[in-house]
Amino acid sequence: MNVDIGNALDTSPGVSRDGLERLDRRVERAHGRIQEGRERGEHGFAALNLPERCDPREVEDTVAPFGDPRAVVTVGIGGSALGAATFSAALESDVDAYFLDNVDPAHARRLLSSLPLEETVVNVVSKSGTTAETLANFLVVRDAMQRASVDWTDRTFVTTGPSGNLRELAAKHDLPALDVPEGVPGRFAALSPVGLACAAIQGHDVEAILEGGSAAADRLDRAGAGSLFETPAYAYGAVTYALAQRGAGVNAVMPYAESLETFAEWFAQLWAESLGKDGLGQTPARALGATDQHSQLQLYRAGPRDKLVTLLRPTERPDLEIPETDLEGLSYLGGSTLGELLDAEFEATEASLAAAGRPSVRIEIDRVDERSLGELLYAMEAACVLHGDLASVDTFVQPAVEWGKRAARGLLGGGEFPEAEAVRDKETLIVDGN
Ligand SMILES: O=P(O)(O)OC[C@H]1O[C@](O)(CO)[C@@H](O)[C@@H]1O
Repeated sequence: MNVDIGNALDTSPGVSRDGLERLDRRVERAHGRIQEGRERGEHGFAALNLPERCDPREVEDTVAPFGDPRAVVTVGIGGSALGAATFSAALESDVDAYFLDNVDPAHARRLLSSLPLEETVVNVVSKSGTTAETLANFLVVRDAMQRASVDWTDRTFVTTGPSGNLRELAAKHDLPALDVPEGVPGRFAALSPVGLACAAIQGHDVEAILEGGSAAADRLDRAGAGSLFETPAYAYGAVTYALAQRGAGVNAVMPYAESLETFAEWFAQLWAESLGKDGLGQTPARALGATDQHSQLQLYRAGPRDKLVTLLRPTERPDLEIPETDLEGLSYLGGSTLGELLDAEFEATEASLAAAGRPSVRIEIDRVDERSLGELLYAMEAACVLHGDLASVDTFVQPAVEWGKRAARGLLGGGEFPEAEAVRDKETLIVDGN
């Protein structure tokens, strides 16, 4: 994996070479704190030790009894779904993977009525074991299995923390259970059983994913690693921070591969939930190359100067020939490939942003496979940790999400919560369309 920050220099917003040199001294100090936090296994930093801590055998052995199912449905939300969804969307498998990571009745009904429940494995994931959406969806899935006379205890396993409803359920029904590693926030847990169990059921090479993570971790352990000019993850973390300081409040993440679209969703949680604190943060926007050149690029090039664009592509990809044609004006396409066209679009978009003085950062991975994904996700996590350190925010907590949870629980009669009262008492100014 490599990161090119050249197109963030001297743009507007932008950072100068001198500015980066000065920032690099702070990166070195931050690196010291990160390595110390890793050594001590401190909360959050422990996530950067997962490639060496997570045992792929344990994950594979836990799911092996489920054999070769036709489908796996992951019931989890946020960090408990997005890592697994990223691997599933990027890698091909004969086992279909579905994600119940929302409580939309129409979607859940459609999914459950289409699933071959007797050949489906249920992967329930929740670090806290108390998340309402996940537990509600689990109860709905279990009910569907019982109605179909399918023994859900034969088809269900959980990944959760040391205590909570899910841990108790697993103990009560003797369900296979994997642990959410201690000290690892959900959004940093893709390289743990949280993200890897579904991948293992789909037959992906979990060890290769962790090897990719190790390769990126090794970059942090090398001599001189504490420099943004040496470590790709730090180049990305430092430049996104520097640009945020200079007005780039939006980071539009634009993978040039359909298989990486879900990666942009995973990144959005990582970036938003980690850095969005104390009035600070950089809003992740999900885009897709080349598709969103035809919807978003106008804004990125000519709208407010409040964005950077992160362009991501694999440098190797299976390809498809564009047939020769005598159609007027199209002959230039004939004989090329879709991949060549996509790469031309990538480079043209990057250059078009530069021509408009708009910053972009290029991230390239070798190909979309297990190892490169492991490396990419780890590097983005390390970049986020550095960005958070430079911004002096607590990267590993997300207190702002709790208000809404209490309000929802109160509205459903799950206890007395002032937040629920606030919802009931909120002011309205309804413009009635009827
Ligand atoms: O894994 P859990 O505890 O169910 O939480 C799911 C998600 O909800 C959050 O806590 C936010 O509400 C995320 O940080 C987390 O990834």
